[in-house]
Amino acid sequence: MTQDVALRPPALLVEGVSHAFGLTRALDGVSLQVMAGQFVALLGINGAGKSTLINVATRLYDSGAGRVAIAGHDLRRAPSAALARLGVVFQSRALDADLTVAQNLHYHAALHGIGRAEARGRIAEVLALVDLQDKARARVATLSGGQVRRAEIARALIHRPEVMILDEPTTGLDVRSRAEVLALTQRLTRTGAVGVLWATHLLAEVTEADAIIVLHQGRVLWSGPPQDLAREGDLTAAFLSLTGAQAAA
Ligand SMILES: Nc1ncnc2c1ncn2[C@@H]1O[C@H](COP(=O)(O)OP(=O)(O)OP(=O)(O)O)[C@@H](O)[C@H]1O
Repeated sequence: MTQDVALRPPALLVEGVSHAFGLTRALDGVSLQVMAGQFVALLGINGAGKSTLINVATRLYDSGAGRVAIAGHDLRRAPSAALARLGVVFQSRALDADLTVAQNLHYHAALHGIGRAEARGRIAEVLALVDLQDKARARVATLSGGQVRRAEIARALIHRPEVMILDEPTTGLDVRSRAEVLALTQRLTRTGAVGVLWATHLLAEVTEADAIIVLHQGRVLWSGPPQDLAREGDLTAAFLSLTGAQAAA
């Protein structure tokens, strides 16, 4: 690390962001931040506003109200600089199933302007990070659901982003693959190079987070470390009492 983490701007800064679909207020003055090296869980039930927030933070939507900055670069004023430092794993699939893992990664490296020789080194690097070194030549269609997710995380890391946003990345995975994807993503933050915002409705995925942000009906209801949310030891009860909602454990 060339710069002390404490001196760096937040990897992701969201300030007063609001967004509406017609009369539906999907986000209402949402503020949060993710520092380099942090694993932050964005916890909310279906419809809480998680995907809308991610779509604003990745500039798919321009909310107009509020501000997003990535590693100090304002998303509206300097979108190229901001997006160059952001890696995203969307809910929908981002890899071509007919191509090999390496072919997919070469394609995405090229999209980021990374030359072929440099890309070869980067691909080896990111596949090692997600523990898929032996799958570089496998067609994506032949991978398990968990391996596909890991390959998508590798894709999101190819340009060495300073923040990664993952939208419910364990959807559709079995218990073991869920745990693997969660553990490897948490491991990524430990180098201090990248901060992670992990959107989920699953309480089981937030217990090891550095911070939890509870989003409900478009607002941040609570934020802090997991142990503060569940002082008495029961995270589910604490979450239900905050939101009055039904949650999956
Ligand atoms: N394209 C859209 N058009 C109209 N309303 C939308 C649209 N996208 C989201 N909404 C509404 O905005 C609110 C927030 O939805 P959003 O998808 O952001 O929540 P979420 O927390 O990501 O939920 P899920 O876990 O189901 O993905 C909901 O009331 C939803 O119905």
